Amino acid sequence: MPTYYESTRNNERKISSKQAILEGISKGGGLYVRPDLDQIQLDLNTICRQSYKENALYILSRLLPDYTEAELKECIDAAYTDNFDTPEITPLRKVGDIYVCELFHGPTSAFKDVALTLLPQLMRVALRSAGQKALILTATSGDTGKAALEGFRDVDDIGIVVYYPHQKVSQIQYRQMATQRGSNVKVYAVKGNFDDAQSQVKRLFLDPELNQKAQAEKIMLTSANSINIGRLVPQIVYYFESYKQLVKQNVITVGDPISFSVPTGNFGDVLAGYYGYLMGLPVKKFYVASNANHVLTDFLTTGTYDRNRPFIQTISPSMDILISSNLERLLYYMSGKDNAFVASCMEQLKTEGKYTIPQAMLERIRERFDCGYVDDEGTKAVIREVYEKDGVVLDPHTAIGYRVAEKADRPVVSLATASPYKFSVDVLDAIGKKADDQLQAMNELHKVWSDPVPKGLAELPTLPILHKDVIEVNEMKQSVENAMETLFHD
Ligand SMILES: N[C@@H](CCOP(=O)(O)O)C(=O)O
Repeated sequence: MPTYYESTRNNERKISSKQAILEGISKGGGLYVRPDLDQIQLDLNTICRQSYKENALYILSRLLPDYTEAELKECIDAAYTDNFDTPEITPLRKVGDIYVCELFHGPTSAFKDVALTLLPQLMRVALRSAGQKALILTATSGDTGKAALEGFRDVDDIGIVVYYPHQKVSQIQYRQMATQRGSNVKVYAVKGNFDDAQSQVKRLFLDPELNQKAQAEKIMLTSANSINIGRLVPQIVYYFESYKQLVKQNVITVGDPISFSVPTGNFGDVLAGYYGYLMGLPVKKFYVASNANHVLTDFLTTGTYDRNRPFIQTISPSMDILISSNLERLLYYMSGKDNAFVASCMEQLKTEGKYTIPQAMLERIRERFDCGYVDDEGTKAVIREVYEKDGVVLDPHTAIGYRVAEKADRPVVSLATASPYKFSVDVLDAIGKKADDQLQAMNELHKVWSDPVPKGLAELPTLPILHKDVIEVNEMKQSVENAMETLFHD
């Protein structure tokens, strides 16, 4: 078996990319990484000549080399031929002097679609080789859940269970998940916040009893969160695509550095950009943009990651996160692939809720990463300003990235992670208009914003609620057992 991936916390076991995607997380709790990432160098001239799908193939074939070219082509075609409402997949829009990369043109109107239209295909092909079934457990703070449900819906031999924090997602995000159709899907509201759900899902992956039951049924328990390397790899593509589009628009010439501002909670999106940088993308700085839960801003400023603080519910709920899972992968690369160091930080995070990295490592990180955060009032102010000045409507997450991008050298690309229609009430409020009901608010917003309401959102008011279960964190294990029994049988 080819061996490309190891755990961030232990380098004794090396596995193929198909196996890493099927497992999602390592048995010791670490995340899968490629130690030789910086030795894979991509040719920018080739990137700038190729289409989105060709670039996806170029990048995926280097990072997932045990997939054949034919397998990858089949996966990429299935993901990107009909699912996006623009041939560019992730177009750039100039707003003021900042280039906004729109990542919300997929089926569920969030950036997660870029990876979650492709991961189910990659998983299907890997399962075919392994002769197994898979049960996907996904924790969501709002966007990942719907994108994963839509991507994995009715895929043969795969079941999916999604856990979202009860009453802590936007009304539209809730409705997107609660109305989900499909014979292999299950959705639960969990009493707690996203971190409670994500931590419990991680524990369940390591639960011996659950794994024994799963093995007996030839089911692999795996993840559609960005802890799964199969989620991150497709996201690298749009960083190169943004670069290509800036070259095409004569904003830069090949080789010039650019910066990116990325609104993030789980650190997956910005890490995908950093992977691109390690593979040869000229990036001056990544700006890590946070909301009032600014655990990442504090870490990047002080070197101490400390989740011991109040969890704040904001108008950018997808970023309401205090445990940023993918930071673990950055620590792995920034520590010189020191598995023991990463394992010790993660142990301290588990037991004390915090850890501190050495000053020298912080300085290395700060050479490539800057940061900033914006609270709810500040977020609304950006939405209002950009609307009044440029006539463009941003969603709250994108607005946070935009504000942080303002401090970057130009050219800077700011990632637009969701359609403003997903957060219509707060967006309308920001631009001085009122609507109490999110569904009605979409139509109100369309009166002032020319971009059409995405089809998947427009139909929400007419769809029946199919998933009503609200459970405690300690009932999640039982829900997985139920899913193993019900989702794979007629
Ligand atoms: N922001 C996410 C939280 C899960 O993060 P992911 O990186 O694992 O997708 C969401 O919207 O659910």
